[in-house]
Amino acid sequence: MTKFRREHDSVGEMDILENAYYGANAKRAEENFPITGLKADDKFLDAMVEVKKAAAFENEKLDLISKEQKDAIVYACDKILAGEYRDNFIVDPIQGGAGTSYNMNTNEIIANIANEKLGGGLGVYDKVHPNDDVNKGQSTNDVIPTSGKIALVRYFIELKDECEKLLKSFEKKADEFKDVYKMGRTQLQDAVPISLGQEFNAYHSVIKRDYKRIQKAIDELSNVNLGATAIGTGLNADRTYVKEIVGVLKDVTGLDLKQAEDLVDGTQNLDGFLYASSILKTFAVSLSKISNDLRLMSSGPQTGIGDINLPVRQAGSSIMPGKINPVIPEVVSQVAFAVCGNDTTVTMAVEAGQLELNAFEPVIFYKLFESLRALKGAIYTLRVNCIDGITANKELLLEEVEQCVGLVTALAPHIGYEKSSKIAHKAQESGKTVREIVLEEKLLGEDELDRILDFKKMITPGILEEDKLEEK
Ligand SMILES: N[C@@H](CC(=O)O)C(=O)O
Repeated sequence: MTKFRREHDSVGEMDILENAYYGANAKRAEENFPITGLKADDKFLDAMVEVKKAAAFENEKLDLISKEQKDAIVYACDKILAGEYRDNFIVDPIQGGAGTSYNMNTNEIIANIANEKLGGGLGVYDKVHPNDDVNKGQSTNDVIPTSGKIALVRYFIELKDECEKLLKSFEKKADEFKDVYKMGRTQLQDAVPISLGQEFNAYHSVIKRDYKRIQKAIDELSNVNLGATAIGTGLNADRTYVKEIVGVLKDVTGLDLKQAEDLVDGTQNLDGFLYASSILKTFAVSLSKISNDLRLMSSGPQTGIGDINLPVRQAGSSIMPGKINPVIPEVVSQVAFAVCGNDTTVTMAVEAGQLELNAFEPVIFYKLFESLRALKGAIYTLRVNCIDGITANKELLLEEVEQCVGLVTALAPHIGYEKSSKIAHKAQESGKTVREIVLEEKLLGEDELDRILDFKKMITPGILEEDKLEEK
């Protein structure tokens, strides 16, 4: 038979599972928020526990808790950080109350582990109290934003590392394809020549900017408001504690954290989260544009564009034998759509702050963690299962570019737009190449035409100008 213990909180009495390490506040929150069916993010849990550990160190240093209490709290924190007691975190990630239930749940678990360590019973809290001791000098309103930022910084660091690998892959492909000439297309119509290497180099360039922006998000999120307590005035926290706590947290987390210059601002304004979200959205959109290109360029294989081949990853169809689909770019685009949707949620939540607090941090964290996890997975699979294995249809591309009427654009500076247009029409009507028509009509000599239609020169900015200077 399931056994319960009777516990109380400021609202009344509650039955709690006899062996549970959470308490009445967490239990009430579990009942109040049956939303996602999920539990707190592990990185976020770690961060909350690290905040509690840092606070215990500082509170003991200032003689605000005893050494015995500090040791027991630190013991409890280390156990949780090592992966124990995790199933006692029972509150849904989307919750009302500005994260108070997360904070209470954490305080209760730590207090129960600490009490037990000191020879006490579960739910008694006589040796270490969840609010008086574990939460000493803190409020949900500084603990939760600080913990969210720590978790986000760690997610962003992971994303940055994965992004660096993606950059190397694009760099390699740009080099591998530097002599693969093809027609560039604008508005889905033939334009002028380019190399496939230049296209991959452009992918590298945009992702490099995203990479730099990820570092900016890390810098922004490293400003935390711990020490602010309820509204940024530091009420109920020792003055020295307020000054020193972020330094201690820095040591506990190993992260380069800074205390917000204005703790009142740091408690009510969540623009830093929106900034980080918009950086993720920008990154996601860059990735989706690249994915669109990959799907278009690999379309076919027989009746599509067919510039490149994506690696075969899985059977494409349950009904059409042999069909292969561009599943990796497809998944990356879907991640991008989800990240854009999450950014809208974050935008609305950040906008909804009122006076001294914004109560909507739980959904902000939930969405940002989801975006960060999905983006990391997306760029991993994009690199390993797609980019690294792309091959080019070099001969076909060369044939196409040689035949393409679009080459006529390179003649315009030499014979003028009008004559060039006529050549274009003739080429389209007759099926002859631009080169053939120019020679037939003796508009340019063969040597000059060779020089003008040299693909290497056509794709290198500035080279035509140098030619003109040489001519003079
Ligand atoms: N979030 C709470 C404060 C706290 O839990 O510390 C409030 O402002 O109502």
